[in-house]
Amino acid sequence: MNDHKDLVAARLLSSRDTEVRTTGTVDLARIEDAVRDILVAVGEDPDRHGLKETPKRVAHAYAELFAGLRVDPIDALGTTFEEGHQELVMVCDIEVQSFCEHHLLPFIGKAHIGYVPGLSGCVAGLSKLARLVDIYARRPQVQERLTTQIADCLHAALDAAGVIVVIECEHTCMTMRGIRKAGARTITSAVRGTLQSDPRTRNEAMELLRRGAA
Ligand SMILES: Nc1nc2c(ncn2[C@@H]2O[C@H](COP(=O)(O)OP(=O)(O)OP(=O)(O)O)[C@@H](O)[C@H]2O)c(=O)[nH]1
Ligand SMILES: [Zn+2]
Repeated sequence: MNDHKDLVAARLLSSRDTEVRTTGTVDLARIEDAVRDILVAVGEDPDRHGLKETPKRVAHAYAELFAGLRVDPIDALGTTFEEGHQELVMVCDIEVQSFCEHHLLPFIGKAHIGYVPGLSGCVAGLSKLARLVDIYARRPQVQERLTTQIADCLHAALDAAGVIVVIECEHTCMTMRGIRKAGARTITSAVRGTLQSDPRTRNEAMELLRRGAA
């Protein structure tokens, strides 16, 4: 690990329950076996023509959908610039595609991310914010933790003065099964630093968010 990564990891570890961990490799054969078992258990014939390749396809799909478990989010924010910019930066409507860890069903929606750079004026490449969303989203998740993790990582990696993350998603475990309430949206937020403590900056962020996410 380089010095910057060490520093960010230390800041993150001291923040609330955010993990900076990359784990193992994907055992494709094991997923294939499990998918065959599920097909048998629901009353299907995994050897019929249409399903023969399905366990393999699902294994590869899961490897892709949970790829965030094997990527260190700090690496996503590797490219930063000393711009001397100390005002709010906001990126709205970043697509979110994640999986609820309770049912392994997708939840999909938008993330809106804003931050005020720290004293160094260090800003992140804009695409890196979207990469950060993807890394945390491509794990078994709950929306609250996804929101918190993005906020804490951004706060630590940029040493930002303030951070706001708002995520709005539709959970298919609530729309396709169970209570089946199509259209119900869940909105979560995580606010750190000056965006929490300074009403003026916070109001500015909320106003931009209202306009940007309209
Ligand atoms: N807070 C939160 N809850 C979630 C999220 N994703 C799914 N859930 C909820 O997790 C809960 C799991 O509840 P359980 O009672 O254990 O599971 P269940 O019997 O399948 O629940 P129902 O969905 O009500 O049928 C459900 O209420 C889901 O709506 C999330 O991101 N955040
Ligand atoms: Zn669920």
